[in-house]
Amino acid sequence: MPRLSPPIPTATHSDATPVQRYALPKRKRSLLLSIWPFVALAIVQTVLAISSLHILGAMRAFSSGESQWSKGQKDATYALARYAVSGDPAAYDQFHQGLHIPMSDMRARLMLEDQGYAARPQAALLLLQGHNEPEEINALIWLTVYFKNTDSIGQLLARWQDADEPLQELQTLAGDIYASMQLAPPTPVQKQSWLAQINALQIQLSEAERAFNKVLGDTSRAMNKWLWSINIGIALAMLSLLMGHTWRLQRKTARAEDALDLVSERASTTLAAIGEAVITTDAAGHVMYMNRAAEELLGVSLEQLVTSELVQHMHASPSSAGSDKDGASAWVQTAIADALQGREHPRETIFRLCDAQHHVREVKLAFTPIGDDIGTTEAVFVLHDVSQEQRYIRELAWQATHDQLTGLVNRYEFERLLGVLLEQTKHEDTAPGDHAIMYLDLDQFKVINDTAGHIAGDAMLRAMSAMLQRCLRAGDTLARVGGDEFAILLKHCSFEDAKRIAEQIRDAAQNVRIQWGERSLSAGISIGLVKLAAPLTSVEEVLRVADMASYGAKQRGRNNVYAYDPGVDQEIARYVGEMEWVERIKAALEGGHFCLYAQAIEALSTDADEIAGGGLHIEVQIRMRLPDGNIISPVLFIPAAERYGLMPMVDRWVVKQTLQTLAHLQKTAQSPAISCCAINLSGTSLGDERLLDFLQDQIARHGVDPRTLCFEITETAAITHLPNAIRLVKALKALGCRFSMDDFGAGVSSFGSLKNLPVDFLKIDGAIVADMLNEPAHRAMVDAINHLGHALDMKTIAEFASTPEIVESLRGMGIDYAQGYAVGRPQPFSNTIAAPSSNCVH
Ligand SMILES: Nc1nc2c(ncn2[C@@H]2O[C@H](COP(=O)(O)OP(=O)(O)OP(=O)(O)O)[C@@H](O)[C@H]2O)c(=O)[nH]1
Repeated sequence: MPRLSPPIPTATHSDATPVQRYALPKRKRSLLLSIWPFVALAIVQTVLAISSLHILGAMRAFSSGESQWSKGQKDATYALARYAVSGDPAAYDQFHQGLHIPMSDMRARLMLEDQGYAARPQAALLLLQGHNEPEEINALIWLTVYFKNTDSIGQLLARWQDADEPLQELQTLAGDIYASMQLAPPTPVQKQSWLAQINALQIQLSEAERAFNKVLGDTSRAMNKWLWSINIGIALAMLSLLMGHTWRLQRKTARAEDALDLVSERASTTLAAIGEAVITTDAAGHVMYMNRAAEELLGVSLEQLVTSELVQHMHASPSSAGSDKDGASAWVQTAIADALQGREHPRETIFRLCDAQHHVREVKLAFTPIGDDIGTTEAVFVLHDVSQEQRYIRELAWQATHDQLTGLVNRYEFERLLGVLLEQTKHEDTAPGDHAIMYLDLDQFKVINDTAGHIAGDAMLRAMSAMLQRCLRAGDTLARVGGDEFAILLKHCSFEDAKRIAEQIRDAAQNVRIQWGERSLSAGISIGLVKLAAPLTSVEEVLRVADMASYGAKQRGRNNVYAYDPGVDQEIARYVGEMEWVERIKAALEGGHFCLYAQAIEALSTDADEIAGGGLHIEVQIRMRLPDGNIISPVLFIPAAERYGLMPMVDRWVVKQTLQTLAHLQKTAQSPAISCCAINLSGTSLGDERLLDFLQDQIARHGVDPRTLCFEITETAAITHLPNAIRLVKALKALGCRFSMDDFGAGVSSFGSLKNLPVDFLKIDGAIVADMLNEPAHRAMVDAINHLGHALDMKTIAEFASTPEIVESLRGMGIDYAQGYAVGRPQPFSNTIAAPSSNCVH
């Protein structure tokens, strides 16, 4: 069966553009251009026909006038002959009555010849007396006046004039006979003479009449012939014009048909080739045409579908989002109905189409009514398979709102959801504190990354997110909001329940282990829990406080839950205040508001004193000087500096300032000499590969004896940045610098790392030392670290030696050095060593 051609779309009334509307007069003009020759010919023909009728009428008037003229003249001649024989006065009257007809005609003609059309009224009266038909008189006058100079009418009038003289002679003769009759009765001879004269005049008049009739006949025939020729000529012209026009029209039509066929074929080929499914229906929604793509999409052929209702084949999938089972069918039905009634209708929709074989695809359905001024006559439906695009859109939408690694909601989406909740809380009658938010940060996650690699780190993040999901209630939102940071939104959850969930999570985190080669990796989790209550109203505030709460959990020794109720808790304010510290640190670095303090480290044995170099052994510490002159402890701002990445800058300032001061001291040989000056290097600085270059450059630049320098690094920082730390330690030790392992015993205490880091001093963490006299376990730890250090050929330093008892106890245990209030409080660097200038830079 041949494929049905698609209907050629026609512009609807509503769709007619101004350009299309403007085209209408053009069409009219072209119509006029093509028919004007016909119109002109028709006008000529009409004028000709009217003139012909007029001329023919006038000729007929001449003919019938001539017959009246002839009758009158003959009556007059016979009446005069009778009078001449009988002398009967009645015959004489009849003569006059008869003669009056041709004489009236003659007088009328003479007037018209003389005066032209101006003599029309009198001439008409005379012609009426000449017994001419009243309705033919005008034609007679018209022809006489306007055509007298033409050949045929000129001849006709000339023959008429020929009769003028015999007529006048007849009248004169009649007068003579009458006069003679009055005098004496005529003799037979006289009568014979009169009759002979009358007869002769009659012959002349008959001659003139015959000649007139001949000319009239000739003229009529010539006129007829001429009119025939003209009419036939015009008819022929019209015929040839018509033929030419019809031929042109046929050619034009043929060309248009060819073009139409071409367009139609192109349209069919295009429609068959394009990916979009195109279906045309009549105004009632019955299928008229559909292309191959439409057949494939609906799973039926055109033959099966043609003339059936399209709505019967547009099945929306029941799972279609936002559409009921017959959503698409209803849409099509409504679209057609609306179009028919001239109502506006949304011309596009996306739905899940279920084809005849129950394959479901997402399609975009567009609709265009086709119609004329009266209304819609057809409708074109275009279906485009947008499954792939929709999938991409969904994927993109998912990617925009989710974290790739864990599949959890990302920070952006979490913030949005939190914003929505906060907004709802403002408007709804939700009791404050009905919701809570948790901020979770894995502990020492960097260590996993650095020691087992990022892939292991990723596996840990996934394992943690799976654990978190298991711990949550339905409806809670879990998000990964940063590298090793998660957030949970607990809706409609009392703070007590939230605390319970947080504790469960913390416990469960301890059981999360991933096997990585030989190693079993685990990580603790620090949880900040915040009750969503006044004055926390904005997303930024809530997240900042939650972040701080998790920081608070870290400060409590990690693997902790820090629950913050804004109405009750005050401590978090300290963490929130850290942000302010960041600004102050930056300002201090730029404005020179930092200064150096130094705390003495005392050798507890002469042996140790010698090792330290015999001079002063100090640790340089940084302080901040506030505008009001108050000196701020580093405890307050170092955590903020560490957390917000400012430590490398702070460390460099300390190094530079210390070396500058030491250089000055060494040059001026002020006493007491500093034999060992400890400078702290933070974890972030240790991770900075350019730090070594900086230190070497500064030592060289200031000409400080490297043997007087001791760099303090923490165990955690060293382990986190182990390769860099080993490189740094080895390079600087080669120069003569020494190293201390700071806060030993507080962190991960991976004793194995000590073997790789050949430090000179082990600084026992102050927290263990501070209560060692009351805590036997701590004392044992101090003892153990001391033995470990000595076993590794290191000297030990105990921090927080706050009382003389502790110092004595440390001395008794064989600790090499003590540092703390009992030994000496931190002093401005200048006071300690009587430096020439203050170490505070203003
Ligand atoms: N494997 C892995 N690591 C990541 C990813 N994103 C960030 N990180 C790392 O996660 C670590 C986060 O470290 P921090 O939270 O700053 O520090 P931490 O070691 O967890 O220490 P604390 O938080 O102070 O307990 C950094 O080393 C990042 O490089 C990731 O997608 N995969």
